[in-house]
Amino acid sequence: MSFDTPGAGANNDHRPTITHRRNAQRDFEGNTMNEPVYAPSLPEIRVDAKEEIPVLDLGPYLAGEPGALDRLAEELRHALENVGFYFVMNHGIDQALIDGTFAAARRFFDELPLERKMARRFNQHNVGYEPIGGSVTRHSKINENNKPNQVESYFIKRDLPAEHPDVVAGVRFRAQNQWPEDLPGFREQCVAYAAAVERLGKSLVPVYARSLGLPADYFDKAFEEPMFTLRLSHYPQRPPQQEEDVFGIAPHTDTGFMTFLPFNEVAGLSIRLPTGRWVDVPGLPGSYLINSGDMLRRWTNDRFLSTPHRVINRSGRERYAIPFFMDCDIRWRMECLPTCLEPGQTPKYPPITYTEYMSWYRAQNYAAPPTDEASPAA
Ligand SMILES: O=C(O)CCC(=O)C(=O)O
Ligand SMILES: [Fe+2]
Repeated sequence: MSFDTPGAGANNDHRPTITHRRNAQRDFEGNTMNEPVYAPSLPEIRVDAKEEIPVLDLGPYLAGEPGALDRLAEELRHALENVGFYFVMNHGIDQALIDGTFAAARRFFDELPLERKMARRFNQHNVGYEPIGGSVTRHSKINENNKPNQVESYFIKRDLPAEHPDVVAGVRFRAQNQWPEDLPGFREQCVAYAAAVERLGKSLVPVYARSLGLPADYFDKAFEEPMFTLRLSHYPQRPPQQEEDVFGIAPHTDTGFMTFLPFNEVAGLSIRLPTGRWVDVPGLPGSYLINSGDMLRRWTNDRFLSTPHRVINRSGRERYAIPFFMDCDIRWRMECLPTCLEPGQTPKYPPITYTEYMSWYRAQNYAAPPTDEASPAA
C-alpha cells in the first residue's frame, strides 16, 4: 500500500500516484492484476465536481414529450462514455419516501443492539446485516486497500414470498429477506422505496438502449424482473487520528447495471474521474446521482465506464446512505451488445449472468464468507 504524503513530488499537481501491485493475481476477467493501479493522494482534493458530473432533466422524458427520449439518450451516452456518473432531476420519486427510508436506516442501525443485527447476518444470498469491518475491498484494481471498510450495512433484495419457486428451490441470490423483528413499519418502508426506485430504473432502461444505438425496447426482456439490492449503510464518524488508508468504503467500482444514490445531506462520497483526479461529489438537493457498474461495462465491451468511487466520513456527523443497485434478470446472459463491437472485432469478455458475476465478486470481498453454504453465515 502506498499513499503519498501531501505535497510529495509529482503529486503536487493532484495527479494520482501510480503504484504496482506486489502479487500478480488473475481477476475474473482473466486480466492479471499487477498492472499499474492508481492510488489516491490524500488528504482530500476539494473540487466542486458539478462542472464535471452532468445533470440530466428527466421531466420531459417522463412526461412523454416527443423527441425527449432520444435527446436524453444522447446526454446519457455522453455521461456514461465520459464520466460514469450523472445526476437526474425531476425523477418523480416522492421526497417523503426518500426521507422515510433514510429514517428507517437510522432506526435500524441506532435502535437495534448489535446482537439483534447480528442475528440477521449477511448470508450467501447477499441479504442481511454486515457489521463494521465485515467487508474488505479485495477485488479492486484501483487501490491495494485491504483494511476492513468502516461501514455497517443492511442488504435487502426483492421481497420474495416463501412459496416463490426460486426460494423453494434455494436459488442463490433469490432467498427471502432477513427482516428484523420489532421494528414496526421498517419492512413496508423499505419495500415501498425499492418499488419506487425499481420503477424509475425500469423507465430508464429504454434510454440506455437508445444511448447505445439500439431499439428502445432492446432491454425490455432482460429487465422483466430486474435483480435489485437496497443497501442501508451507516458510516460512523472518522476518528481524527485514523490512518489515511482506512475508508468508509475503499475505492471500488460497483458491480451492476445502475446504482441510484439520492441526495445525501452528509458529504463523504468522492469519485475518480477518468483523468485520474479524485473529486468530492457535490450535494444537489432533490437529485439522484446514478452511476454505471462493472456488468454494464462488460456488456458494452468497455464502451460505458464503471467509475471508481469511495466514501470517507470526515463530516463530524454520523452518515447514512441508501444506495439502490439494479441489474437485469438473474438468468439473463449478458452478451456483448451488437453496437459495441467494431466490424471484425471480437468481444473482450465472455457472456455472463448475474449469478456468475456476483458469485465471483462475493468470494473476493467479504471478510468472513459463510462456512455453511446451505444456511446463513454465523
Ligand atoms: O455511501 C455512498 O454515498 C456510496 C456508497 C457506495 O459506493 C456503495 O455502497 O457501493
Ligand atoms: Fe459504490
